[in-house]
Amino acid sequence: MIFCIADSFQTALRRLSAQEQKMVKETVFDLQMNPAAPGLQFHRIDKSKDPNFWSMRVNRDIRLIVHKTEGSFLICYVAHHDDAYTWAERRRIETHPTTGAAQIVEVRERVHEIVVHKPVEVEQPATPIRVVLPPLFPGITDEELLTYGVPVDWLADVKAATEDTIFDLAEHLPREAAEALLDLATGAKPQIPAVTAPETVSPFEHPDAQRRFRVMEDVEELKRALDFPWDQWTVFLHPSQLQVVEQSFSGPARVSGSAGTGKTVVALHRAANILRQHPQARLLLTTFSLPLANALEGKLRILTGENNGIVPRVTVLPFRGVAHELFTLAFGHHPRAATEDQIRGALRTAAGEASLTSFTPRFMASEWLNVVDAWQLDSLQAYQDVPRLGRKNRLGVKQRDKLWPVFVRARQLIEAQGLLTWPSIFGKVTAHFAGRSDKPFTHAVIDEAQDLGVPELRMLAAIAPGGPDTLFFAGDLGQRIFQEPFSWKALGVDIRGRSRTLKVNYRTSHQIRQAADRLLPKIVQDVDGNEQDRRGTVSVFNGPDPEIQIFADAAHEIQGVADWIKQSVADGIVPAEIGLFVRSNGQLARARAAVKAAGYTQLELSERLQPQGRIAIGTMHLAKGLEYKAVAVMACDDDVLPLQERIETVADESELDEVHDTERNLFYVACTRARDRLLVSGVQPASEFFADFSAPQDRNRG
Ligand SMILES: Nc1ncnc2c1ncn2[C@@H]1O[C@H](COP(=O)(O)OP(=O)(O)OP(=O)(O)O)[C@@H](O)[C@H]1O
Repeated sequence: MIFCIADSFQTALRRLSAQEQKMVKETVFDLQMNPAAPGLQFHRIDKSKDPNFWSMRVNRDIRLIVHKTEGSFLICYVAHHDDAYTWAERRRIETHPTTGAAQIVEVRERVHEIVVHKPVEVEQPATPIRVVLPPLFPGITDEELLTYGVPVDWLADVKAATEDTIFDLAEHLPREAAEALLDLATGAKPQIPAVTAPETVSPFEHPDAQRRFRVMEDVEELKRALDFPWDQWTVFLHPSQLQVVEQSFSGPARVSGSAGTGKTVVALHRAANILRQHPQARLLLTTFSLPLANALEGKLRILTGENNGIVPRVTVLPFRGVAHELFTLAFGHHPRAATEDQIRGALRTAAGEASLTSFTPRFMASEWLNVVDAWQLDSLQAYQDVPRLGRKNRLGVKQRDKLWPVFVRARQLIEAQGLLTWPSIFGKVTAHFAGRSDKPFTHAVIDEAQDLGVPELRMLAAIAPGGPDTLFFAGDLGQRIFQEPFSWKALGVDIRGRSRTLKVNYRTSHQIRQAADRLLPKIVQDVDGNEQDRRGTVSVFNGPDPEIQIFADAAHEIQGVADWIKQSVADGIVPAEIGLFVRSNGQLARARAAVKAAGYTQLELSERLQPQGRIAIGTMHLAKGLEYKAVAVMACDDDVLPLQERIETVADESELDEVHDTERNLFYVACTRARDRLLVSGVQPASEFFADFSAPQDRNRG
């Protein structure tokens, strides 16, 4: 007898009050212990088309809907009495005749009308004109639709679907069918999950069924599913996610995908799987910043539970935290890291001593940061030979001859103060562990991998052994905001052939994702030729179109954003679910003023803290990895985004491209933090990126 919970049950559970949830949990635990226990009261749902639906009493008002057959027991739904009955009367659980996956199917004749989502109409024409839209899928056959998992009852509706009805229709269909239709609507070819030996796979084991039914193996697993109904990602994975989680790779591997496709979720499940399968594993889970590392740690605890010996075998730290800890372990004292100001000061002094005036301080700093220090160059020859991939600017042999002594001197000045730069801290850890067979970790799982620099990647390759499944990266090339591109392969981390892309966006509505995707090229390639294709990405839910507002001046914008905050709260969004982002510290005052004008107080994000509980404000860099129900990306004026200061100081054309790319990526990161509601605003003349955001374009800048 299999005992499963359905995603529809978890979603319904979180709508109940805490007290009601508690009672539901007790009932479900009793059921799992013994579904045939005498005290449990079941009533068949007579009006349901499916004779196996039963209701079960939780208290006077709350009913659990279960689906019982000889071999299975499914907890499907929970709600107040009438709502629970209506849900069950309108559904059937069946095995799809073509795909073989178990599905919860809405009974077509009971869905009296499919409400068509209408965008807000600004102006009503005097005589309304009814535009009859053509069907979206002319010529598609029933056979093809069935291969995507469209239930037989719904074939006719799908064939009649138009651009206006498709989103609402999709909400009535099983997810695999909905995603396939949205793919088809955007011209992409739906991917059908590969099932090995389909005849031996039970309907509940089918990858498409596992996204909505999960067998609960033990009480611990059930407890976690009931304790964290908001965290459906812990229980139900998309087939493409599940595949990457379970696949064995012969070397370093990477999962990519646009923002919100569940890369972090995959990284967490993979980490948990490794720890379960290898009782001796010592795993490093690492990411860009401390708040993100803290968030990963919290999520890993939810996923694995506290008491099974897994947590002590994991180290969760930001990239620099790993280097700091391993440096201390290797050398017996803490490293002292030089600040940016100290480094710039050393470069200035060294250039002054050498009377070198032909390079701007900004150029020298960038050359130091991205080339000399990043690659830990230790000789003029190494400087002459280093690949200058990120910096397409040519720097002649003579210029390097002149610059090199300045860099050598700058390093001496830094070290004379007992300081090390971060790349040298990474470098020393790398050198210490590179040749050893005993590594501090057996496996490393790395999130936000698009922002790994040369020193970080080298260290990661040195602190875990090579071989199958030891290094796993998650990242989105379109969200690279800190590092210049470089070849991973040249550093011995070759992921070619082991790169997978996720396509289903769980975070962001169709409307916001579509607009944000227009900011980026559809296909991006890294230096080693690994491609990330954003085409064919679909979202799992619908929402209002993002708003663009351009104001005459900052005062009007502040008032406009304040009104937007008030409206969001009036619409039921709690302040803690609202985030405001600006390009840099210089515009934070505008965000603060907007929150104040709306009558709230804000919490400010920082590099060490992601406080929660009130409206959050921060720079776009700090938006990385976060999500809110409603987001305003404000103060996007023409000279702010892309940031004029950066543009003015570029050394050449290629650096200008790099600035434009990373500024665009930043805007993309900020916009994709929004789940349901997004406002982007600025003062006239507004950011040039607004044009791409609002106008559909078939652009491929790859
Ligand atoms: N299988 C799933 N079921 C339910 N929710 C999911 C699933 N996978 C991901 N999510 C949710 O989607 C959101 C985005 O997931 P996640 O943060 O892993 O995406 P990401 O690709 O790492 O995003 P980003 O690139 O913006 O950091 C989260 O709220 C996560 O809980």
